[in-house]
Amino acid sequence: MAAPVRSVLPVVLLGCGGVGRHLLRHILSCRPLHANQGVAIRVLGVADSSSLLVADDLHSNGFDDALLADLCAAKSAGSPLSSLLSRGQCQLFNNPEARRKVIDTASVLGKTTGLVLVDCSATYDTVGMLKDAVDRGCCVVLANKKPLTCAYEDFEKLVSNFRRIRFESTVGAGLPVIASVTRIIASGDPVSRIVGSLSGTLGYVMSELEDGKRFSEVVKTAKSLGYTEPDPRDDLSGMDVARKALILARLLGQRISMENINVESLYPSEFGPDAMSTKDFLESGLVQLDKSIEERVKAASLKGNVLRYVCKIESTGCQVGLEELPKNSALGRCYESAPLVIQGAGAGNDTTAAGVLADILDLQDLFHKTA
Ligand SMILES: NC(=O)C1=CN([C@@H]2O[C@H](COP(=O)(O)OP(=O)(O)OC[C@H]3O[C@@H](n4cnc5c(N)ncnc54)[C@H](OP(=O)(O)O)[C@@H]3O)[C@@H](O)[C@H]2O)C=CC1
Ligand SMILES: N[C@@H](CC=O)C(=O)O
Repeated sequence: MAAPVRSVLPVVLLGCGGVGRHLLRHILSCRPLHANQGVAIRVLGVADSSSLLVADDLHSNGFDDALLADLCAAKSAGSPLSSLLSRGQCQLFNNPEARRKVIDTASVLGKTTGLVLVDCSATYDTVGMLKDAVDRGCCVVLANKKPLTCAYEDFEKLVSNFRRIRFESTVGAGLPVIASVTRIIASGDPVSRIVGSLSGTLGYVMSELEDGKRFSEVVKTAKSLGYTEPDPRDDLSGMDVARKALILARLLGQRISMENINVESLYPSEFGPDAMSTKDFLESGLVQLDKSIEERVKAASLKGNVLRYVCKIESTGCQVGLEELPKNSALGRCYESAPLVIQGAGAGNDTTAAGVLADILDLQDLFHKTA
């Protein structure tokens, strides 16, 4: 028998791509588990790049599970959110009204039931909505790294009520990286240095290259597995790792910005987003990088080494780039006698969505059952 409902968490989701849809599916499949724990997640709204589908009555149970399942199927098939309108129980707002509706929803629920605004988009555009939600006393959960890596003042605002924000999935997807660092900081232990291979994509790519596979093929496979950013150049340029480095550095108290991070890109600027589309890069640009990457892998291998894309955060500075490392050296073991080592799947829609779901549930004590 299900436990009495103790906490109800109303959720509005920004972004229903790979991660967002996995989150919705996890919410559905975990219903019995959550019911046993006395927790209920109510999805009141889902937004994509052009619109917001929101429940008619914000104090209702939100979308029913059948509608959520259909929403995932519709977005997977490339249909717009408007295709769900015929189901009733919801309204559609297109941008810019959609953004205003998110903020109105935060205003209403911030004063009543509370709200968790979950950002599974991959854009800077959400930062205004997130800050407004924080101002209205709402909780925020992020898989999207961009809001935490723009202006320092935005970061400061978002983390101003640290009990009401979770962003575990921004670094290491479902792995407990942020939680571990936060706990160490809270216990007064100084963190002198963080060293890691923080890109799931580049970890996968570098391992596959060791087996003699072609760079261009491996990057495309990483994309199809859901490891890469929507534009894989975000990973290959080192920018996605740099964002993780910036989040960790800011967490350690460094008041720094992206310009303070040394970033090594794996492709030259003529292959960048200003020069060609993602499609052209994947179809014709990527293959032109195969030879130079193969030479770097071979040069490392002749010395018994492998390539790893390494992120280093120290009080003296942050850098991210390719390094040659001994094949049998676990990152970290090289640097200290007994470092904290966190190892596992650091990317993938499934594990990221699981991390986001765990973050939402971690907020449950801030929410109580409503009548
Ligand atoms: N995959 C992984 O392993 C990990 C991913 N992440 C992060 O998760 C996030 C999502 O990644 P992923 O799901 O792969 O990305 P996708 O590109 O698959 O999905 C992005 C979603 O965001 C929507 N969107 C775009 N702009 C807005 C906006 N202004 N407001 C609301 N929604 C918007 C898109 O709309 P539309 O459908 O209309 O295009 C789409 O639904 C990224 O920030 C990524 O860095 C973090 C850790 C690991
Ligand atoms: N593209 C990222 C996804 C997680 O942040 C990665 O490869 O690590």
